[in-house]
Amino acid sequence: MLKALIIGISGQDGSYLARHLLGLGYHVTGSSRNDRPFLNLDRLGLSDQVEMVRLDPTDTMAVTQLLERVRPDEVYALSGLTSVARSFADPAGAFAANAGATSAILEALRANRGIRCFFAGSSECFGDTQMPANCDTPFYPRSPYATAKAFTFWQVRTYRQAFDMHVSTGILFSHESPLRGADFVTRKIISSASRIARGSDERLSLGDISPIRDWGWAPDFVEAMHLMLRREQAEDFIIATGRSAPLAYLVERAFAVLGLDWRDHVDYRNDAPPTNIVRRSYADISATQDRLGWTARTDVDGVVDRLTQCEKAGEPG
Ligand SMILES: Nc1nc2c(ncn2[C@@H]2O[C@H](COP(=O)(O)OP(=O)(O)O[C@H]3O[C@H](CO)[C@@H](O)[C@H](O)[C@@H]3O)[C@@H](O)[C@H]2O)c(=O)[nH]1
Repeated sequence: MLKALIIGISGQDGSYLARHLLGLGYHVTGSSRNDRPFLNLDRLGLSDQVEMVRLDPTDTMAVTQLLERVRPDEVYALSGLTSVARSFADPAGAFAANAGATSAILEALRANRGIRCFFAGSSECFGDTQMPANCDTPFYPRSPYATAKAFTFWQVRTYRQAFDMHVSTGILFSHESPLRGADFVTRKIISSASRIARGSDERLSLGDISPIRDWGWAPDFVEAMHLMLRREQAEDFIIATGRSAPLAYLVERAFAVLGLDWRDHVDYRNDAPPTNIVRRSYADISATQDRLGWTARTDVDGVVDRLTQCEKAGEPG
């Protein structure tokens, strides 16, 4: 039986990845850095199928000891601070949780050779894309979060080349689900539109709805993470749908599928966009399709439809 260790199992991606790997017959150990209950795993009905441990992923010694005890075949490094907005509020914390954890995990892996590891990268590293971005597109990070993720990407490449380790980064574009935190924009929009459809007279206040993102479905994306570790050669890949759309499109569709006209319920203004956000994010998925053999099944339309259905049915995705 193959063994996987998911560092940061309590988040959206960790929980769906645990479900995917358990379905493939893996033994799954998952870590979290705090004592908070594993609510997402509970929602997926998986809490009693996963061995849970507490771990500070920035502590090299603690990670090393956990690897020695669990002896996983595969490690998925998914912990960290994942909100761009929150990284502006706590830049040092964002660097420690993302770059610090990457450094510690890579060092622990260097002392435990033969274990493959996936690291979660971010499309935010590219900044505004002029052309659809691939893994050779230069980075232009625009937030403390993106800067920390840029460090992660290059540190993983450095270890792969210097020490011949099977470590790689999936550069993840936006990926959504009902397990997303309530402060992420898709959850804000779908939750509000659903309440309005049920009779609430609230207004949804959004500000600038012109930024363009490639919106995917998190349960699809975790399958790509797993495929990356099953390859003989470690390589970085873009994980995205290949279709980008403005936030305005997502808003319009979210209200339309509920039979509402978004213009009756949403306050926005595109004339004073914040200077610190990435405006255009496009992905080049050709290498992912050709060499990884993975294509997203759900694009922005499916994301909105599925989020709306899950919200209505109270399902976890
Ligand atoms: N108008 C408006 N836009 C918003 C709001 N909140 C967020 N946005 C915009 O909506 C987009 C997505 O924002 P979030 O859902 O907050 O996600 P994020 O923290 O920016 O980044 C997510 O995606 C990245 C990949 O693009 C991931 O790397 C990151 O971890 C995270 O999952 C961004 O363009 C952001 O500026 C809001 O209240 N109003």
